[in-house]
Amino acid sequence: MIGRLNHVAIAVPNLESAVALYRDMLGAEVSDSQSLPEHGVRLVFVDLPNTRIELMEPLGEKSPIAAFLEKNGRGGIHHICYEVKDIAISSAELVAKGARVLGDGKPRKGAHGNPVLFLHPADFLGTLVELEEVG
Ligand SMILES: CC[C@@H](C(=O)O)C(=O)SCCNC(=O)CCNC(=O)[C@H](O)C(C)(C)COP(=O)(O)OP(=O)(O)OC[C@H]1O[C@@H](n2cnc3c(N)ncnc32)[C@H](O)[C@@H]1OP(=O)(O)O
Ligand SMILES: [Co+2]
Repeated sequence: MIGRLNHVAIAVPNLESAVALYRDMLGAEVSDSQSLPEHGVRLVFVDLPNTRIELMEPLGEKSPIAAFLEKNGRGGIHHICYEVKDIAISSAELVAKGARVLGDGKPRKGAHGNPVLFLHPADFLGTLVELEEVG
């Protein structure tokens, strides 16, 4: 079912400082920022040869990143995203095996315009897992 590691996401209190760290300190290529109010995040992607890092700052009061930062003040790894060929089939298979899909269970459009969904951290070793359909 899961394929390539699409990205590792890091929650940050301040996106500009995180960009400076990755661009100036680590010499990485960093995308322009995107604001995605429907996900409660403002983010950039750090493009690496084999995957991406998604740096996310909270956007709005209901942001899941704000809740995460309340517990983990300095930020930290927030989720990992694996690619799947067909998110509807993967979701149905996972639910049939007892995994919990977060929210209303329906895939939503992610930062790359592909359908994404999230699986409950308690079912995956304490790690928030995102699936992204990449055909
Ligand atoms: C930009 C779009 C997209 C992309 O294209 O890449 C994105 O990545 S958007 C990223 C932001 N969106 C999301 O994170 C959506 C999914 N997240 C959620 O639904 C919630 O954040 C959550 C995972 C259900 C947690 O909600 P919260 O309100 O924080 O609930 P609790 O505080 O009760 O936490 C329950 C339980 O889960 C643990 N937890 C919370 N967040 C994480 C996390 N990121 N990683 C691991 N564990 C997490 C939390 O500690 C609680 O554990 P217990 O205390 O043991 O119950
Ligand atoms: Co993500």
